[in-house]
Amino acid sequence: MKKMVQTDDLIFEYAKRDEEGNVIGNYRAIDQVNLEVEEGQFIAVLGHNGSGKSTLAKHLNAILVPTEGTVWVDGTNTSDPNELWNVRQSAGMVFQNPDNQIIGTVVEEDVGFGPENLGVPTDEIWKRVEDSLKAVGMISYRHHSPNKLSGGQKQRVAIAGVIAMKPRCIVLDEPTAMLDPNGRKEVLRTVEELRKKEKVTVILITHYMEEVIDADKVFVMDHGHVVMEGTPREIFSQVDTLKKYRLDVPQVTILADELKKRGLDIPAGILRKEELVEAICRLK
Ligand SMILES: Nc1ncnc2c1ncn2[C@@H]1O[C@H](COP(=O)(O)OP(=O)(O)OP(=O)(O)O)[C@@H](O)[C@H]1O
Repeated sequence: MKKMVQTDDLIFEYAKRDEEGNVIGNYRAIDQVNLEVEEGQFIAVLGHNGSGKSTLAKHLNAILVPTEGTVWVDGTNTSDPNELWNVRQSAGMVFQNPDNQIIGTVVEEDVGFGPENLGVPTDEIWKRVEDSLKAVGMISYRHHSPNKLSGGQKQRVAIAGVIAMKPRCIVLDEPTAMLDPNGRKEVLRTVEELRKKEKVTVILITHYMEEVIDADKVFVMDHGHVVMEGTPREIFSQVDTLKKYRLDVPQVTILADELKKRGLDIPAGILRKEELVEAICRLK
């Protein structure tokens, strides 16, 4: 299968500054990270605050370029300044705060900005706006002002704006962090639909473990390193390690783990409460 994203021994250092702004050294936020993401995969990057997730995300559409190592997006080296446009078109970014991403005063106008900047012909822009708003379930709000939308709805409009540019890959950097539980569900459902219908590669950066259950593969970061890598079930079965990396392990996974430690025949890496109920009902 084709590689959509690859990082080879990626290192990134921020300049450390004193109070007057003088550079007094470097801070290594990403240390030797190797990732491989295949076309069409849903990849999740989990990590506690400050573990380096956003710094990594910013490398995927060349907002940052490596201090050392290489990042490839759809076969293009992101450090090549001549390829900036191609990299940004291949990997669309959705950020934490929808208010910083929406610039239009009407929903459909906002979604059209991206393709317009890409020089897409007008008829095609309108088609893309319509298709993208349908894909995120916001078509009935096309003439609304974004100001009046809920956080989850705004974030779906921001996602529509990214899809309208037809990226090969979407990187979502904590897209639910500022949303209430309903907004979080809306956005996650939207991401899931996109993955199924639009067949776009999805990289979801989050610190909520519940959000990674459906991923094909999960990377856990800590202090700039990838410290765990595997399927959600492989990751969720290592409860003590997850706690060590200060992740909030879902209650159902902790409960299943405690029961297993007490000697009950419960499988490792329980992801959902239905699975735990099934496992308990099967006990003799
Ligand atoms: N512009 C910057 N200058 C200097 N240090 C920075 C800068 N941005 C981030 N850092 C530091 O780099 C480290 C990684 O930050 P990053 O934002 O990538 O982590 P994160 O896992 O995304 O955290 P969060 O969940 O809080 O967004 C942190 O220690 C942070 O303080």
